[in-house]
Amino acid sequence: MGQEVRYRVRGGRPLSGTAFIQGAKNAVLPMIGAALLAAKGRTVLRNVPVIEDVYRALELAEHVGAKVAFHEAERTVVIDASGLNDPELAVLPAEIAARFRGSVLFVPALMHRTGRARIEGVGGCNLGSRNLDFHYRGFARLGAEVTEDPERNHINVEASRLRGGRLYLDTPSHTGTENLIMAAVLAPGTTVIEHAALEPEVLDVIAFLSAMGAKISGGGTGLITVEGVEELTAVEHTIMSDRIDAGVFAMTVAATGGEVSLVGANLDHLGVARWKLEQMGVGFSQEGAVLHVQRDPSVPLRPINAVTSPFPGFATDLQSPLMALATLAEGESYIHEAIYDGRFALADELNKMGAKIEVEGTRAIVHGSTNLRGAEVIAHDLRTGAALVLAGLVAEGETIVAPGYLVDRGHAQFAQRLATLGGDVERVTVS
Ligand SMILES: CC(=O)N[C@H]1[C@@H](OP(=O)(O)OP(=O)(O)OC[C@H]2O[C@@H](n3ccc(=O)[nH]c3=O)[C@H](O)[C@@H]2O)O[C@H](CO)[C@@H](O)[C@@H]1O
Ligand SMILES: C=C(OP(=O)(O)O)C(=O)O
Repeated sequence: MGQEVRYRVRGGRPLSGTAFIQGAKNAVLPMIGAALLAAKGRTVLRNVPVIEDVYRALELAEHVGAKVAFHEAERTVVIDASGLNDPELAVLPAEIAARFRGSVLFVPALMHRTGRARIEGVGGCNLGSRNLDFHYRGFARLGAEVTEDPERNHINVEASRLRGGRLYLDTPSHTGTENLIMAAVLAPGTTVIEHAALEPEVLDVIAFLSAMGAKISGGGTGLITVEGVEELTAVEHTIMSDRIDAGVFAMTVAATGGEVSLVGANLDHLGVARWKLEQMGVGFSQEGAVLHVQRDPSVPLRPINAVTSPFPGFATDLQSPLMALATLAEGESYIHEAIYDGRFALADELNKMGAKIEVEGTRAIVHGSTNLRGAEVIAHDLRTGAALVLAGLVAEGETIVAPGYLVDRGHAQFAQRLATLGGDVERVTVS
């Protein structure tokens, strides 16, 4: 039997001090995919989070023919994609690709560099239905031939002649927008993408591609225009900070009470989450690159209503920690998960800890406040895992959260950073 990572948490200590917010998972993954578009030179990515999804993305980059080096201490990745030109290697194998969502972001580089791609699996958090039809339909509108091999459950993409086209997204898909931009940057002619995503990570990816020589306008407006160029150059880029990591830390301080400085966090990137936390009783102040978060533990948290929606709406990735926090608020909180149809697996786990959460479809009512008690709970996905660690930090007794791999997919040195703030959290490996 293999080894399993678990988080062991004991509650009761307020948090204080300084924590560093990592580089953004959802920006670095598309950038690793985008780095493969450069046929010459070495791309240097800085402020790279040391998370499992990055390891998987780098394994995938090597698998398709790039040379990569991850200098973890420097949080720097160097990618040389000059050797990526063998169509036989243009395969996203299930054993790597099915372990994270960002694998789909490799398809544009494979199309441009080798003329084809075979997708044997795409993973990511299990949150209900997560389609990729906008990606595949968009590639097809740009001239690719996309076929399904239902027997093997593979998607084959042949793309010898991509060209600009007019595209529309039914909902402003985050990776969908990034993927269609990456498919368009080297396609001759003009591509227009309507109803594009506005997330800060999408804008960081556009900044990175623009530095590489891409011609992209309209980022952040919902209507993006791309003029295809002939080649892109390898450049150096510093990844923006991770707003979800910052939100999880802010909510954890809100839960335990205390005062914490989050280095690198940007209040503007929290969107509506900032206003919701303020309504609950959390104080924020931004001082340059440092975000101060404080909550007076002697004042009860107020309940909250939240509906998830694309940026600048309440981020779905912060919905789980918000649910955990709402169990501590005095009164009834209402949460509507409007992005995913299966993102409430956390409710049962919190109920094991003494919470009172009722779920009906994509709506949940959290009855607070409850005194949480430690339990063995399941991290069904990345943010469920982080939310259960948050709950464990206020619960009486010991909480064990597993599998820890899912937390490690997206939060770097999570236990160490919380421990630095005074939290009693350990990451343990058991066989
Ligand atoms: C690696 C990465 O960046 N992951 C983030 C990205 O995921 P991801 O990019 O996969 O999420 P999307 O924005 O695409 O998904 C939003 C919704 O649109 C639907 N949809 C999407 C694409 C498609 O082709 N067809 C379709 O129907 C999905 O099923 C989902 O219900 O944005 C999500 C929403 O902010 C976040 O939770 C994820 O952390
Ligand atoms: C849903 C998430 O990630 P992914 O899209 O990578 O599964 C997340 O980051 O919470």
